[in-house]
Amino acid sequence: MKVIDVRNISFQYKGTERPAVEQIRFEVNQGEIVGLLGHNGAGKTTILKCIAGLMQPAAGEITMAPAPGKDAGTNDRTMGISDLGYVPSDFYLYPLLTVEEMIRFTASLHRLEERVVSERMNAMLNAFQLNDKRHQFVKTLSNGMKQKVALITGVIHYPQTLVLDEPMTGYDAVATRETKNFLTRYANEQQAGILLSSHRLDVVEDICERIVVIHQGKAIFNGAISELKHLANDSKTLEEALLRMSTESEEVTE
Ligand SMILES: Nc1ncnc2c1ncn2[C@@H]1O[C@H](COP(=O)(O)OP(=O)(O)OP(=O)(O)O)[C@@H](O)[C@H]1O
Repeated sequence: MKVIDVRNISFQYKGTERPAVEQIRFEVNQGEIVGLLGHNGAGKTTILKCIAGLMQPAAGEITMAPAPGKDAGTNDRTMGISDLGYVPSDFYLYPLLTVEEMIRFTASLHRLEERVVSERMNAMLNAFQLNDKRHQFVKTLSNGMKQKVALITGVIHYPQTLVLDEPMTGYDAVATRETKNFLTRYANEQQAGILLSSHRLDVVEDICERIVVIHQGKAIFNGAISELKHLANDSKTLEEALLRMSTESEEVTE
């Protein structure tokens, strides 16, 4: 089952000369982790914001999986928003709350039972080695720790659809491994669909079944990493394949 169905969306920022994204279409299925790749300014964040319902595409439609017991909705704000977990790259956490207060505050917005929140929070704080930080003010955490807390707040309601913008920037090796393990397990156990944008190609290669490559606002590839490498003259690395693919796409456009 599709949890995100993006159908030919286009979006243009006010005062700009051309659309930031044009005629984008792809889907994310249950239990699948999909990577959204592309150079700086390609249009990844714009697409993720449209999916999160923060911006309305000028054309096209996005359908999201319904929250349990609700009808499927589109991104016109009728969707079961509580079934989406969205963590932007510029996430905001309240600096003067403790880690536990911050997580409980987010959970209260989803009206989760106290017992459920405690169970999930404890499990996630353990998974991210943040247990001893739970009573610390958010403002005293390192950037990497804050990023992990932001992920926990985005997932505390166990959404079936998780959208993450650059979730592992600046992570060390341990945090990267914890997050990779967490996301893989989450997608499997909850049968959730995860869409993440990332410049961390090593991470994408490890955990994404499929990638969508955006170049200058257009989707130039949607498929398995092995297929992309093959298409890009049997490139040895994902980086090489991406560079070749975007260069070729520019040559075609010219
Ligand atoms: N608020 C805005 N107003 C005008 N143009 C914008 C705005 N936000 C983004 N853009 C433009 O839209 C295009 C796509 O930007 P977007 O942030 O979606 O790219 P991205 O792929 O997420 O890049 P990065 O990897 O650097 O985060 C860029 O040309 C950018 O300059």
